[in-house]
Amino acid sequence: MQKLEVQLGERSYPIFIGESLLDRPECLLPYIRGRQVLLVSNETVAPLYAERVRKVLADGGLTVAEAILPDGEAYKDWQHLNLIFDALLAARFSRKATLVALGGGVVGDMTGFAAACYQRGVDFIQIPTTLLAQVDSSVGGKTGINHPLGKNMIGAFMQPRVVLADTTVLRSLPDREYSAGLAEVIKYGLIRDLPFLEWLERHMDGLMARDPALLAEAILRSCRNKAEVVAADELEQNDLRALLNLGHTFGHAIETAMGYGSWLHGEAVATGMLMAADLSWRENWISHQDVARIRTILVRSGLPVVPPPVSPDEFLRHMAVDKKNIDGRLRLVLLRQLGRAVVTDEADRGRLVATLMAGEHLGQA
Ligand SMILES: NC(=O)c1ccc[n+]([C@@H]2O[C@H](COP(=O)([O-])OP(=O)(O)OC[C@H]3O[C@@H](n4cnc5c(N)ncnc54)[C@H](O)[C@@H]3O)[C@@H](O)[C@H]2O)c1
Ligand SMILES: O=C(O)C(=O)C[C@@H](O)[C@H](O)[C@H](O)COP(=O)(O)O
Ligand SMILES: [Zn+2]
Repeated sequence: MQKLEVQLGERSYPIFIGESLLDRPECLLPYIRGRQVLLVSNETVAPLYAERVRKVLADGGLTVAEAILPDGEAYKDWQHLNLIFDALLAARFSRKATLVALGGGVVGDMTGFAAACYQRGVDFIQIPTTLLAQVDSSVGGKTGINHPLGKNMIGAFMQPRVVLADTTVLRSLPDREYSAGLAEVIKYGLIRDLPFLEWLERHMDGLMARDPALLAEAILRSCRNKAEVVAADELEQNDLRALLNLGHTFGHAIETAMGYGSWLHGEAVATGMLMAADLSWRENWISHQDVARIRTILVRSGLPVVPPPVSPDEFLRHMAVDKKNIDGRLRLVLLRQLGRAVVTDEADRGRLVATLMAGEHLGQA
C-alpha cells in the first residue's frame, strides 16, 4: 500500500493507494469522528462493492445508513442531490455524521457537495472506484453538480478526510470508462510533468492491458501531481490550480452541448486537450509534431480525438460561462511547451475559431 498526503494544514489528509483496501478498517475507521455514517453510492457500484465497506463500518460499531443514487452524469443535479439529504434526515443524522462516497466522480462530487451543505458542513470520505476518480476527482475538494447551462456550476470546495483508492475494484470497470480515466492521467504529463508523459508513452500498451504494477504507478504519480497543485492553490485563487483544467473549457462545452452523459467527461477532456494543443500550435507555442504526438497517445488510450458536430458559435456560447473567465474575458489553459501549461486570455479569436472548425484535422499531418 502507498500513502501520500495532501498538505493543507489542519485540513491535510492521506491518500491510500493499493490492493483490497476496501477491507482494511485501519484505512477508514480512524478518519470517522462520530458514530453515524451515510454510505453514498449508485445502482451499479453498490451491488459490487458496498457490502464490503458496510461490513468494515458495522464491525467498527458504527450506525450505517445508505443513499443509492441512479447511475449517470445526467443525475448529477439538484433533484438527485436531494436524495442524499433525504437519507440523512430520515436517519436523523447529526453534525457529527460522516458521508462516505463509494463510486466514480459523479458520486464523489455529489457526496462532497452534500457534505458541504448538510447542517452547514459534515465530514466526508472518498472511496473512488473509477480510474478517473482515483487519479483526479477524489483528490482536491472540488465538489458540486451540473446546471443545464453549465458543467459543475453549483458547488463548493470541501476536502475529504481521507481518500482510499483500491486498485482491485478497477477490474470491473468497463473499457470505455477506463480510457476516460487515462485522459486525466495524460493531462498531468501535458501540464507539468514531461517525464511522466514520456513514461506513459513507453508504457501505454501495458496500461491498456491494465498491468497492475503500471496502473498503481500511474495512479500514484497522478495523485502526487494533483496533491502538489492543490496544496499550492487549494481554492484556485491563482493560475496554478487552473492548469488542471487543460482541455476542460472545450471539454465542458462538449459535455453541455451534447447533453450530460453522451460524451464521458474524460472523453470530452481528451478531445478538449487536443483542441487546446491545436490552438497552442496556432499561437506558435508548440510544434505541429507535438500536437500529433498528443493525438497519438490519446488514440492509443482509446480516446476520441474528433470533436462532435458543435458549431463554433455554440462552442463559444458554452465557453463564455467557463468559471475561469474574468470580466467577460475568455481564459484558456494552453501549452507553452509540452509539459508546461499556462493560463491565457490573449488567444487570438481567429485562431480559436480555426481550432473550433478543425474537426478531424486536429493533430493530423
Ligand atoms: N472534483 C473533481 O476534481 C473532478 C475531477 C474530474 C472529474 N470530475 C467529475 O467526475 C465525473 C466523472 O467521473 P467518472 O469518470 O468516475 O464517471 P462516473 O462517476 O459516472 O462513473 C463512470 C461509470 O462507471 C461505473 N463504475 C464506477 N466504478 C465502477 C467499478 N469499479 N466497476 C464497474 N463500474 C463502475 C459508474 O457506475 C458509472 O456508470 C464528472 O462529473 C466530472 O465532472 C470531478
Ligand atoms: O481539480 C481541479 O481543479 C480540476 O480542474 C480537475 C478537473 O479534472 C475536474 O474536471 C474539475 O471538476 C473541473 O473543475 P471546474 O472548476 O472546471 O468545474
Ligand atoms: Zn476533469
